[in-house]
Amino acid sequence: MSFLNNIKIAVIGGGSWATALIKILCEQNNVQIRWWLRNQRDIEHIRKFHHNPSYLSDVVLSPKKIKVFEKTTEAVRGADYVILAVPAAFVQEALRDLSGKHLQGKRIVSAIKGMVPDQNMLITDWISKEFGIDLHETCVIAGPCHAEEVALEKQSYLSIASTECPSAEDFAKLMTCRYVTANPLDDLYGVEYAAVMKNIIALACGITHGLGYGDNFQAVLVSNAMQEIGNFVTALDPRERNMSSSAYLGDLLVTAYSQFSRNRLFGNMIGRGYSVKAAQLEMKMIAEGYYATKSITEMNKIHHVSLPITNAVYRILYEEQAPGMVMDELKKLLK
Ligand SMILES: NC(=O)c1ccc[n+]([C@@H]2O[C@H](COP(=O)([O-])OP(=O)(O)OC[C@H]3O[C@@H](n4cnc5c(N)ncnc54)[C@H](O)[C@@H]3O)[C@@H](O)[C@H]2O)c1
Ligand SMILES: O=P(O)(O)OC[C@H](O)CO
Repeated sequence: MSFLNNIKIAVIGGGSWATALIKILCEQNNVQIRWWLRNQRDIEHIRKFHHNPSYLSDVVLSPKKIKVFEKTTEAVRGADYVILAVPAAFVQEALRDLSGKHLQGKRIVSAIKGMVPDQNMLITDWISKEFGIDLHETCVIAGPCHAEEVALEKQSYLSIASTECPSAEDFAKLMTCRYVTANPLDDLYGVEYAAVMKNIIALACGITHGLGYGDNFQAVLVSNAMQEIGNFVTALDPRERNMSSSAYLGDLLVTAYSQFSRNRLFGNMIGRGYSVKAAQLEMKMIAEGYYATKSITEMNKIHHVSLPITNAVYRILYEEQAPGMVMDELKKLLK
């Protein structure tokens, strides 16, 4: 396909998702990856041994297609696309050396399922405001997809969401390969908010599992969660959308049930009695839901949507209320 020729893609982030996305992109011919990582030791290791020593270390990183950079300003130079793949809590820090002039004319792709903390903004909105990028020039990578399964080349699906389908279509082609099917859709806000909220629900699933609740309870929790997510998304961006499609329901299901879910694991530790600090110290990976719980709770002070599951998780994580007692109250609200 001619549009794929010599596409330059900057990837910002050195974690498991950035590594998995690079693996997918490297399946294309004539794609050049310009990869920024924060950790100097990882940069040197990748240059020398073509593996990321810290995340998905089995994945082979083709030196013919990948150049690794210490500076974001270098990584984004000449790029057609810039993919953001750091946890939301670090996006401001990661992009601090960049200004509008570095990003103008490029398509900005958020692979982040989180919001900018303190500002409670979606990543695409923040990019648009901070760097003067038209929202139409942004898109998000969503859908039920864990980096670990991409590394194993297990069949996976991605949703590439933008304000209008055509701008997601080209990028979806770049993200499609033997083991990944990427589908475009035109619901930037709906998909981005749903991806943020499913992380909170995964925390709730983990907490209740840690407390000893079973599969019967979790099925009801997830069903109620779908309504909670749907109501919130509709309040913020009312329009018709098929919430049972994989960009929404699929993403919720994988994070709620998968052994690879970071948020579920984090919640599970809380349910088993870890403090928030202890759980964060024990996990090498980031559970976005921790930050999302605060952002969505603060936003909802204006929108007043009924969010019983989010409220329960907030009380446990931010008000240090006993998980057992909070979930005892929540269970009476579920149907
Ligand atoms: N891992 C997945 O399967 C997956 C799938 C879809 C979306 N995502 C999203 O991708 C984003 C990145 O998640 P991940 O899973 O790659 O994270 P991760 O937990 O695997 O990696 C953590 C990343 O955070 C960076 N980091 C840690 N402390 C930092 C700091 N102080 N400043 C700057 N960077 C710092 C690390 O260098 C590393 O790049 C998240 O928004 C996540 O929701 C992940
Ligand atoms: O399931 P988690 O908590 O690891 O989140 C990762 C992705 O969002 C899954 O699509």
